[in-house]
Amino acid sequence: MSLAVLAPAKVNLALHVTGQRADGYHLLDSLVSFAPFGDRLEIAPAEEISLTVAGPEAAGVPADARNLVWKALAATGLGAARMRLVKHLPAASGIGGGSSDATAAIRGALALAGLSGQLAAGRLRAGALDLDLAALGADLPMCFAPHPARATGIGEHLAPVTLPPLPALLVNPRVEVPTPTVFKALTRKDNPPIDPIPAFADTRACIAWLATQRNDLEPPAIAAAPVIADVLAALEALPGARLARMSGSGATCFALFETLAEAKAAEARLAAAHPAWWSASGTLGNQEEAARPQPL
Ligand SMILES: C[C@@](CO)(OP(=O)(O)O)[C@H](O)COP(=O)(O)OP(=O)(O)OC[C@H]1O[C@@H](n2ccc(N)nc2=O)[C@H](O)[C@@H]1O
Ligand SMILES: Nc1ncnc2c1ncn2[C@@H]1O[C@H](COP(=O)(O)OP(=O)(O)O)[C@@H](O)[C@H]1O
Repeated sequence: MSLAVLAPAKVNLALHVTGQRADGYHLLDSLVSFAPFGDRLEIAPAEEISLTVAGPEAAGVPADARNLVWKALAATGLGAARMRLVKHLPAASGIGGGSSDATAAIRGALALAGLSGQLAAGRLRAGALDLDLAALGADLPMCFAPHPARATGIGEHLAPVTLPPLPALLVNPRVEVPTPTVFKALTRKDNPPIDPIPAFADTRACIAWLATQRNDLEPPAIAAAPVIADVLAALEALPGARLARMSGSGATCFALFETLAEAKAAEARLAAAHPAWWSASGTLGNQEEAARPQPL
């Protein structure tokens, strides 16, 4: 049996850095949601692990044991598989491409084994499997079940959140920003947490509240890659854009709109003005159904 698994893009709607652990990892308070688009992983049982990488964003992505899908599958101990990864999301770009791919491999491996996993405090349990997902990557727990959530700790503590539909345009200026570089350049590590999350009447109210929250990694990311400031300015200038922010450690930024039609029109305008930049639009929200493994 072969399965196809969507690995949706992750968006940090807010990302506050609130402290640092003794091992150097930073404590976060982040509100995340997921896009209806992303990478696609095909997976089928095999005698040994193999991987091919294809798609418009495949350049530079390793097709061997360095790839997070390979590492994640091996870590599950659920057996070997033949995998084909179709990359649509730019690598090292703050939208969790590699992390989302890794969890797609794990969802696929679980489905092939006829298991369903339970996630708690960053650990995935399924049958005899007990795997520390957060140790594989801080973003893996949130990507395993891709629904809107508040993430604390280094990302391993997750609380589901109800959000209205959030039409979004994601833009990447094609500059890779390594996550460790951005965390190292952060000057203040004890910033205030996210405010208590209210119940939102509608999309407009949610965006207005998000505008009062922050991404604390924006200043150090802009210092490493000044073009990020240009992306934020270009997004803010688009008709209908209510808010522009960076996701994760960058360089991908997003704008939020009240309607998907506005986000799509903005994407066409931005792509015409900046043909070299990567962009994608869609409504952020719960992608758990879309991310479920499907027979090929
Ligand atoms: C910043 C975030 C926000 O969601 O997103 P991305 O920019 O990666 O999308 C994540 O915390 C990234 O998670 P992930 O990309 O899985 O990070 P990991 O592989 O675990 O760690 C890479 C490196 O980033 C730093 N790191 C990561 C997470 C964290 N909470 N504190 C850190 O200091 C460490 O230097 C670590 O060695
Ligand atoms: N499946 C994968 N997709 C993208 N990058 C990967 C993958 N596996 C390993 N990598 C490596 O991980 C690094 C960071 O990738 P990624 O997880 O996309 O970062 P971020 O979470 O910051 O967007 C890249 O430099 C890339 O070489």
